[in-house]
Order: sequence, then structure tokens, then C-alpha cells
Amino acid sequence: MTNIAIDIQNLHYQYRGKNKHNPLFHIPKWQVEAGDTVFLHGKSGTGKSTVLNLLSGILKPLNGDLHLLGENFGAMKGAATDAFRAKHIGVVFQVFNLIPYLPVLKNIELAGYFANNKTDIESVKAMLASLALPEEVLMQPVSQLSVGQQQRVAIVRALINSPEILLVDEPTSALDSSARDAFMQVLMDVAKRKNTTMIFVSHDQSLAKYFHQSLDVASLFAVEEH
Ligand SMILES: Nc1ncnc2c1ncn2[C@@H]1O[C@H](COP(=O)(O)OP(=O)(O)OP(=O)(O)O)[C@@H](O)[C@H]1O
Repeated sequence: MTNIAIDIQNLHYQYRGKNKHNPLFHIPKWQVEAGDTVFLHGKSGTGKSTVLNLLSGILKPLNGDLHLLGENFGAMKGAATDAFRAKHIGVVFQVFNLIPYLPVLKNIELAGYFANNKTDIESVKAMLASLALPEEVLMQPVSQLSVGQQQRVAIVRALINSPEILLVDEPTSALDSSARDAFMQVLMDVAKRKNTTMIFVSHDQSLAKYFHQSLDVASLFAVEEH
């Protein structure tokens, strides 16, 4: 039996507001198997962030089904959504949501705290090393790090709980090409080792080669309404 990590059936979503340009998003069916990695691309404004926000529970479907790991995630209310996300979903978005005045290590430990996990300092150090971040950054406030370094801290934080599902949005935009390749290597190694299901959004088509599937977000939506 195949193991479906993401299962969407007949989902509708629309942002609030009476604006007639406000599109009605309709995903008739989208399934992603556990362990699959998906490169999600598409023109600006076509719905990539909207899809990620639905998958992370920041947005809730108007109707239809959104199951994650066999659970009815789309129907969960606020606190249940947050608990599920903390335990099962790693998120790296353009806005890193790191707490600037706290040291790097505290930021990483917070993710463990919300998931009821104790942070394993050795795995934090190993991940930092593989992302070419010196161990000294652990005790530095996030605000003293460069944007590229903050991006890597956000990755470590997202991976620290070994989430089954990882959602990533434009994570390499602040990295130079060698850091970007190292970053992608680490990300894909971790995903493979842990059988992580990953949805990765980027405009950088050169990254598509790292993924099992490459998907234009427009192909998810029913044509008649979009
Ligand atoms: N908060 C919002 N309120 C109303 N409409 C929104 C909101 N956020 C996005 N939209 C609209 O939804 C559509 C999809 O936007 P979305 O941000 O998902 O696209 P995207 O593919 O991620 O774009 P980009 O590549 O520029 O980040 C756009 O038409 C946008 O104007």
C-alpha cells in the first residue's frame, strides 16, 4: 500500500475581500507520497505561497479535504493546528521568524520545546557544521548574523524535530552559489535519510534537478476557475 503524506481532494480557497481579482483557488486532487520531494514553481502571483500556507495551516480551506499524514489537517482548529505543525511540519519561509535578540541555540531549542522534544545539541552542531556555520554562532543573538547565516539557522530549526513534512519557500535567495549547493546537498541528504516529504518553492529552475518531481503550481488548479 502506498503511503500518502499529502492528500488534497476538491479543496477551495479564496482570500477575503470583495476584490473581483480575488481568485478562487480550486485544487481538485493532489497527492504526494511519503518521502517524495517536490519542486514547486510558477509565475509570480500564481499561488505558490497560498499552497504553502494551506499546507502549513496558516490558511484554512473554505471547503474540501486536506489530509496530512492521514489526519484531517484542514479541519483542525487553531490550537490543534499549531500542535500538529510543531510536531510534524518543518517550515522555512522567506520571513524566518527567528527571534532576533535570542541566541541561535535558544531559537533552535524553542522549536523542540513547542514539539515537546528535547533538543539534541550534538545533532544541532552536526547540522551547523554541514551548513558551514561555525559553532560559535550558537551563542550569538540572531540579530548579529548575516541574512545568509540566518537562513541556515532557520533550516536547522526546521529540521531539528525530524518533521515528516518540510515546507520550504525560496530558501537560497540570500546564498551565493557555493553556499547554495552545500545547502541543497544537506537539505536533500537529511530528507532522504529521514524519508521527509518536501514541498520546495523557488524561482530558481536550476534547483529542480535535486527533486523527484517538478511541478508548475498552475497545474494543480482547476482551469475553469483560475
Ligand atoms: N492576503 C491576500 N489577500 C488577497 N489576495 C491575496 C493575498 N495573498 C495573495 N493574494 C492573491 O493570491 C494570488 C496568489 O498569490 P501567491 O502569493 O500565492 O502567489 P505566488 O505564486 O506565491 O507569488 P510570488 O512568486 O510572487 O511569491 C495573487 O493573485 C495574489 O494577489
